[in-house]
Amino acid sequence: MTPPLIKLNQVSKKYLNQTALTNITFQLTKSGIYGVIGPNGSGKTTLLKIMAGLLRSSKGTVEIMEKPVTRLSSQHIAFLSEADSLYSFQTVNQMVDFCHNVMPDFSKDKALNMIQSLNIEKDKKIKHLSKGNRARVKIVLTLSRQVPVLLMDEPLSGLDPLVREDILRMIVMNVDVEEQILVLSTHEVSEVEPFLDHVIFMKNGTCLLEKSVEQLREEKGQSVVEAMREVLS
Ligand SMILES: Nc1ncnc2c1ncn2[C@@H]1O[C@H](COP(=O)(O)OP(=O)(O)OP(=O)(O)O)[C@@H](O)[C@H]1O
Repeated sequence: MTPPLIKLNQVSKKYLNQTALTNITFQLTKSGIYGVIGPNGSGKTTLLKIMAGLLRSSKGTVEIMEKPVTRLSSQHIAFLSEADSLYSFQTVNQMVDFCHNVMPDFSKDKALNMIQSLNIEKDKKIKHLSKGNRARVKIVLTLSRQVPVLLMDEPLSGLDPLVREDILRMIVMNVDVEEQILVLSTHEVSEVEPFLDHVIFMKNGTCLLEKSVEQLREEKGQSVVEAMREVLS
């Protein structure tokens, strides 16, 4: 049997007296693209941060590539936060150089090629880019890491629909689906559906379903949107 790339066992998380996750158990064994889908407050960000080793669970265990996740796991994991996390005073080029200098797995060539193909001006300061291009640069920097696990929290947040579709295509084209696992969270399921291989449905801090899109179609004759309506209603 293939060992799981990501394994969660009975994971719960409480922030003071607010329960964010309850007994989450699943194993992500296959590479490909996973969508963590659920309404606002269902625990998507908390789940991704725990998988990235950025937050500690209150209970349960998390393993990435058969090793317990810790802050040091960032050498196997690229995490894209929903927050605006770029240094706005730097130019795009300087930001690429910075990533190259601090992350041994960062491919400068891949980053520069993507930036060129997106027609983003490398000498512009991040703060002078459009919102869409800032989001693209953030995603380029994540996709340029040659790591087995990519985690993206709401990568399309705050962008208009045309830009969103364009960015989704760019993400999918640049993930090595044979070698990498991409887990992205969203509450806008219909636009990501065509790109997903697997879904994880979240509601009120619990995982209601973890299945491949193919299984959903074969076993229940359902699209992701139909399954989501049934499971999350
Ligand atoms: N730092 C925090 N302190 C207290 N409660 C928190 C904190 N972060 C999240 N929560 C609570 O935990 C629950 C899950 O939040 P989380 O952000 O993980 O959900 P989400 O599905 O990502 O939401 P959204 O789609 O709105 O980003 C919510 O009830 C939220 O209010």
